[in-house]
Amino acid sequence: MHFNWREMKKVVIGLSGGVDSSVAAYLLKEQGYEVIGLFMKNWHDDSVTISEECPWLEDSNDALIVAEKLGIPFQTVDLSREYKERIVDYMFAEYERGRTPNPDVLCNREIKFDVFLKIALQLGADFVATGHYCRKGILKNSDGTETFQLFAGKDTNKDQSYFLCQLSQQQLAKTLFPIGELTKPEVRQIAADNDLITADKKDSQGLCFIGKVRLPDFLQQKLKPKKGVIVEVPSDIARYHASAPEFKGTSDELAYHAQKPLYHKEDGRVVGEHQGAHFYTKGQRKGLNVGGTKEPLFVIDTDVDENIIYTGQGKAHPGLYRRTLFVTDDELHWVRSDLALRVDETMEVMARIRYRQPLQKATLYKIDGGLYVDFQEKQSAITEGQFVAWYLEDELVGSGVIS
Ligand SMILES: Nc1ncnc2c1ncn2[C@@H]1O[C@H](COP(=O)(O)OP(=O)(O)OP(=O)(O)O)[C@@H](O)[C@H]1O
Repeated sequence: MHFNWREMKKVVIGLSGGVDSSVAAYLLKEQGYEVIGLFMKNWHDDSVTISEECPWLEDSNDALIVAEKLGIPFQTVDLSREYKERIVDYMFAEYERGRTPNPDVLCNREIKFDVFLKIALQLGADFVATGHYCRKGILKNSDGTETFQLFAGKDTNKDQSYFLCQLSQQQLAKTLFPIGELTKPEVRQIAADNDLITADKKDSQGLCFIGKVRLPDFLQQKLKPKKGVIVEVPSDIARYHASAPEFKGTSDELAYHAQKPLYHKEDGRVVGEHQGAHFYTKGQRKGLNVGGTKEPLFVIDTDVDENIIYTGQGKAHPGLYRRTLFVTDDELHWVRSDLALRVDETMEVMARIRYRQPLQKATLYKIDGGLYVDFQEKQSAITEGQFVAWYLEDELVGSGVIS
């Protein structure tokens, strides 16, 4: 193959020291791009006390070895300050409010496809690339402009489009996903065939910053323990609260959904004590330490103002299930800005409320102030602070924070 160096496009690839980005870098080189590997360090050694458990040193070393093997330049950037400001502080603030944030989605929007992207552009790059399992499409518009699309990865088992659900048209315009058409076994095979040392490396945990650290340990560094009670709510009371009025998109309904708290202490009986409602998440079973119930207890709601955890017995407890959720306008995002609904418009979509959840049939209703997602089937543990993402077939078109 011969390439005219003048036409060679420059790509900065986020090299994490894992197999996916190693193979992405290899493929870009094969395709004739000028490739630069960039490893970002997200932790400052003294910014949090858990850093010795973060394997960043080993990972950056693996990234370096891969870059050398591929014969591409390699650099490390320290983004720990930005990471602390934009992700870690936000995490604590959200937990403090009783919400459960998703650091992976945020890390993509705020770090990889923002700070990192800007550094790449300063290095003269035309694109940034990552080893995410997803695909990018380009629609040519009649006025000569382009609309960018985000598709699920071909390997449905590994599809990571959900983590990219907050990307904008501007970010997508500058992005490449070289492994989106491949399956994980194919990626590992390519790595092995090319003697990349990451070929057999274990997949990372998903939580991009926590590494091997347990979430409760992380939270306890900043959030103060605060004793409160655990209340068990009987099924019939939860059933009453959890059954929203039939959906018509009216303001009455909005008021119904906005009511907080959903439960009161008198709705059930006190069955135990906890060390802070902000450490708990809807749907959580572990860490309640309440014995003596016939079936295990699950968190059905938390009230951080009153510091009360509401629970119900068993996975089928009606307090765990709801059909609709709401996203406020300021936390509503359309990857396909050209498809954004206007007030009173609706859209039939497939949606998910967590990574790897099979896509569910749902209808979007745009009202003044926000958007309802009304699922055909009741959903388990719809959790405030998490992201809902919606798709048209395998194209992710929008997302929002569950409020
Ligand atoms: N520390 C990092 N430095 C640079 N890029 C990174 C870093 N961490 C992740 N990335 C980029 O984001 C992509 C997705 O990250 P994620 O943590 O989900 O890893 P992954 O799917 O296990 O991929 P990999 O096998 O490449 O680690 C990576 O493929 C890589 O391109």
